[in-house]
Amino acid sequence: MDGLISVAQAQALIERHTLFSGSETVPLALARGRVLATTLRAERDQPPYDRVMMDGIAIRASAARAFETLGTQQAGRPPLTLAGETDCLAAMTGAVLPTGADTVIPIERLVATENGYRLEDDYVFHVGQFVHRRGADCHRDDNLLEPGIRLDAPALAVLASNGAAQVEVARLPSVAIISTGDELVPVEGPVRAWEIRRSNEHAIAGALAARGFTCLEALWVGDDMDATVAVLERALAAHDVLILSGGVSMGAFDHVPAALGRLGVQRVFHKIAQRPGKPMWFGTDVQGRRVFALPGNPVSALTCCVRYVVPSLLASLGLGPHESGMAPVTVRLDTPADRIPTLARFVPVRVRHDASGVVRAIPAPVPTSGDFSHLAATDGFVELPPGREPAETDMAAPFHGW
Ligand SMILES: Nc1nc2c(c(=O)[nH]1)N[C@H]1C(S)=C(S)[C@@H](COP(=O)(O)OP(=O)(O)OC[C@H]3O[C@@H](n4cnc5c(N)ncnc54)[C@H](O)[C@@H]3O)O[C@H]1N2
Ligand code: MOO
Repeated sequence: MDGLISVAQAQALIERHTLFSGSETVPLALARGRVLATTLRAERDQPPYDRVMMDGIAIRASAARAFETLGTQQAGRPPLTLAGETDCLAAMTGAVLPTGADTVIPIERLVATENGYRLEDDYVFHVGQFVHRRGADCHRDDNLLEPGIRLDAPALAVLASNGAAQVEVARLPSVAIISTGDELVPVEGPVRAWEIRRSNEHAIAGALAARGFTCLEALWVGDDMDATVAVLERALAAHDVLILSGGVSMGAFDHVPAALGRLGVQRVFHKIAQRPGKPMWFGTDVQGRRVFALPGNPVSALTCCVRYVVPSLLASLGLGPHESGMAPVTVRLDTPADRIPTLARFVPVRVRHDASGVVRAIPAPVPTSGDFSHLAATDGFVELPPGREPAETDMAAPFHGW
């Protein structure tokens, strides 16, 4: 179709203009959910010493089956020394293995004697049992975490156990979410019959916050060229990324592309062969700031945000392809869905796992891209390529969650 680029072309153009956001150092407690920007090397061998794995006694393995207890090896204490093969030390899980010991017998396989323990009659042990050897998990200076991973629970534990009190993470891009339109009024306060409450900024902020983007400022500007230029100029000075909604189609008051042009934001593309969201505009300026001007209709704005803005923001954190959730999940259609011959179609769906583990998408189309009251019952949308024939039941399609 004339002047329209495909979904894949739009994605590739955005990727080409996506820069790494840079890094910052934060305390470990603030690194949760952030993306690592450096390599973490092991501070020391893990375990750092031969470690007792069961509460019981530590012995030096021999034919002896009865032992005199010389003392107790507690966790957090330096190693005691085992004198002979008929001696033992009571040893606690997590303690260092006493010098001279090589084997641990769990307490439940022991019978107490006057001055120590004997093994249960039928108990057979293996030399070296219940000892976790120093360095069995990792060695000092091993690479444990690579840049570009999301700091989830296991990664945070690894950082902590290696003394990383301060962590170098990708800086979160600062994002302005700008609603445009005279008809828009705030959530709170009165609303007249011809007015609309601003919802796009909350939907967009929700999609971003769910992915860890929290440096967000919401702005509004009416349908006035000079005011639009002024607000966009301030937003460009303060933020890395601008997400606008509304004002990008053909209306007499759709000032956004012209205002951005005046401020030196170069258009990379305008309009994508898709529904909803066809009028989307994307541009950048010489400092590498990205401007996503999304169509105002709420379903269009949110769909474009999830399909294009979210992957670009994730990529700017340096997330690897398998870490980012950027690769969409493939699902199978549960019922047929109409397609459009010349446009890709994004169809809201609910998803469920069937008994065989296949994720099935149940189409739940909305009446128009302005009707979103029932969108909350959906989980995301599937992406159907242009086509004359309906997409049949069981057809595989990429799914993007809200
Ligand atoms: N002559 C043409 N008209 C339109 C075309 C076209 O190709 N030729 N495209 C249509 C399509 S498709 C869309 S989508 C819309 C996009 O228009 P705009 O981006 O200029 O958006 P607005 O006109 O400002 O608003 C559209 C609609 O959305 C409501 N809206 C806007 N912002 C918000 C918000 N923050 N929260 C809630 N609702 C919002 C607004 O009130 C309008 O109802 O253009 C078609 N027209
Ligand atoms: O393509 Mo517009 O984004 O449907 O209403």
